[in-house]
Amino acid sequence: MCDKGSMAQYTRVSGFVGLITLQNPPVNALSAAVRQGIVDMVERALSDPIVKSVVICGQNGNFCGGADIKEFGTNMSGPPLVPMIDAIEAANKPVVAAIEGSALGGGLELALGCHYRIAHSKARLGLPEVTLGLLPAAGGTQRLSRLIGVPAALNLITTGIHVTAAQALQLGIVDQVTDHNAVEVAVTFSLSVAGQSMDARRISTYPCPLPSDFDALFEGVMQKVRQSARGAIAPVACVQAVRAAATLPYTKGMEREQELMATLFTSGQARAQQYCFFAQRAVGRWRMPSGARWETSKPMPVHKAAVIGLGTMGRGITVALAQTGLSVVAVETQEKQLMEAKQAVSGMLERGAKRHGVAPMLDRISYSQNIQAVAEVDLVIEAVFEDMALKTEVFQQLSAVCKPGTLLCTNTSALDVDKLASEMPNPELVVGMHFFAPAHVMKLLEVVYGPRSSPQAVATAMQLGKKMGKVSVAVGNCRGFVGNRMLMPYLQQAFFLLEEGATPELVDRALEEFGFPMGVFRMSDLSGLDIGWRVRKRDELVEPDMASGQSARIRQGSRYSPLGDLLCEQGRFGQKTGQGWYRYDKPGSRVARSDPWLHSFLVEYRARHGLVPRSIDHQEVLERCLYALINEGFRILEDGIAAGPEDIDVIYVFGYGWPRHRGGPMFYASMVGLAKILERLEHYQQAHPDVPYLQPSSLLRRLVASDSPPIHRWREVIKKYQSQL
Ligand SMILES: CCCCCCC[C@H](O)CC(=O)SCCNC(=O)CCNC(=O)[C@H](O)C(C)(C)COP(=O)([O-])OP(=O)([O-])OC[C@H]1O[C@@H](n2cnc3c(N)ncnc32)[C@H](O)[C@@H]1OP(=O)([O-])[O-]
Repeated sequence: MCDKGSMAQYTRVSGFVGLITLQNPPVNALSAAVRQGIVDMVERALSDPIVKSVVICGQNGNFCGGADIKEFGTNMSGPPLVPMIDAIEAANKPVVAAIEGSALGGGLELALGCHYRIAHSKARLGLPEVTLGLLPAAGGTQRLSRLIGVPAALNLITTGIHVTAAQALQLGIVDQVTDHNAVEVAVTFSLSVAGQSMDARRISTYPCPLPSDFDALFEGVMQKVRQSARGAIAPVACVQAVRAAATLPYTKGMEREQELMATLFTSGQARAQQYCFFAQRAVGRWRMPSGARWETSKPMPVHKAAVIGLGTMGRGITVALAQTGLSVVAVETQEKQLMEAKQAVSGMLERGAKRHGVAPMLDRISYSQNIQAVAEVDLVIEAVFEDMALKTEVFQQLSAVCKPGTLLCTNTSALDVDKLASEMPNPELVVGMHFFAPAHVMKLLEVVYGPRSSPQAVATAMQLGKKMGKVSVAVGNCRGFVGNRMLMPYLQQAFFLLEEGATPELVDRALEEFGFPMGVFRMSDLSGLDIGWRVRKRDELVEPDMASGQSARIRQGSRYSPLGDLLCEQGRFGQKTGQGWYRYDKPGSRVARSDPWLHSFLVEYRARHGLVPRSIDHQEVLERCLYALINEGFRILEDGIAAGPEDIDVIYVFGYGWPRHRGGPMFYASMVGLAKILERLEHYQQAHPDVPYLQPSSLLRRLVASDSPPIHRWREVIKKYQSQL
């Protein structure tokens, strides 16, 4: 007996069990049709006198990925989730959830409405709504708190973490974990409880276990959540909803849950976070200006990889590669550095393994001082010092040593990948892999292709990035690629603001209130002021013998601030020297304190250059720093360096601390309004005509002239713009 018309299939199995299978590939999201299917099939099972119990499962070994996020932006129709789940819970026959794959969000809420939950040992469960700017509003906050207690529910709901089946069993979310077919186990189990009263199995009727230090607990959690949320409203609403579960009867708690959800649902933050969800997936469908794309480019198999150079980056990359299970050859020519690296890599692998409860993969790595050791690998990631001559030399050695067809990747944050490729006999096998420090932790990877890189090389690097758990974005080759190129105008504006009267504290506060984990100056102290200094010296921007007056602040015809250079000349490199834009108790310490020396230095500097300080507010800081950065993002789109705004946004959210609830710089621009961004850039450009970065990009002008289309339609305008160039 079977009904295939709806998006929930009904079968009678083992004679007496109604089996309802959700069918909506790939994750069986609860679309309107699936919800309708569930409502109909549950009714059918409950009214069939032969059926003694019901099992709900998902097609293709995947229970349910939650509400259909694609429906959120539309006029939602179909039966709502809450009464559907309430009806399941109220059923007078046992309903058992058979959880394989994932039970997330509305999927877990559906399972919590069932009387029993049986999970396969590989299943993952969670309420990740908070990452979408929402809360679990199909009873999740009310039922989970009653089932597992307030502290554990708060942890799951405010972070959105996924737990394993074993953890779910320990927490009391599931009743049984099995290594066998969870559906078969659930069917047998459901028959064993058929005929019993389900009164004691309805979670909504449970009292919510109250911790003794109730007020202190909520106060502490709220404080922590507000701090880490950096302005995101969903985590705060999640705490409020759990509090309602603890203090109100179920129906009142549900009303509160709905109320809080209504506010979140219509907020710009939820839109931004859902945009990020889809953007993160969209960047995997990469394309190159040549027309090569992900569907038609087959990656090469990679079984063995090598890392050359075991400095900080090389070590992190080695760890990330070993964790994927690949064999790794790690090469470092300096003996002392090699010894230190071995120890550091083992430590990182052991700590990571402990955290995830897995084996540390130490035996995946072989170390060598000799580059000949890479002869048999399929792919090499070179991570030597950021110097073109050195990298070219290493690449030449590699092309002599490696077997034909080995992919050669360079880990660089700014060097010209195409220039490096052009020196090689097989430039099509060269791509850039811009990792972010620490490379085994940071989620972002820029995969940089040049005009000569083969689509297969790009596909291989992209796939390897994915295996390493990275969000990989394919970008074109240019100075700084996408992320660092956009950082240049941002940093420049921050320096100019200091010259004009701001302090590092004021600029950082404005940016941190916006949602960055760290303002530009604290960040610069952390990463080291000497890095930018070295680059500026290489670019011949640093002039040691500094005169006073305006001419001292012009380089190559444009306004330039030597402030960073002057600090470096004093040996102030940031945290590592104990002084930078702030002072620190000792070198290496992390607490930034205001530095009276820096303030007097700024006063003296402005006086020497005839700059009259003026009062600068947060609004100006945000507009100058962020709009200049966004403007460069438009230039990057114009140049075809990023394929679309999603690529830029993903880079900024995953690599540069851009607050996810603001969706990334290009999404933010679309929210602020492109006409407003253009108007403010024009305004600042008039005030600072010697700053080319403030000159609005032609694409921005074009988009505004085309009535500022929504972000998902920018590509059409970009395509038209590029075809007319
Ligand atoms: C007032 C209104 C009241 C409403 C009440 C609702 C209450 C409820 O609490 C809200 C929710 O459940 S919120 C939801 C809470 N749930 C979550 O937050 C879970 C979100 N999902 C995930 O975390 C991951 O997808 C999985 C871990 C499920 C699978 O990972 P994986 O194996 O690496 O696969 P992958 O590459 O990630 O995805 C494959 C494809 O599926 C797509 N898609 C996925 N989920 C979708 C969804 N729910 N929907 C639609 N589509 C979804 C995804 O876009 C991709 O499409 P593409 O076109 O091929 O690019």
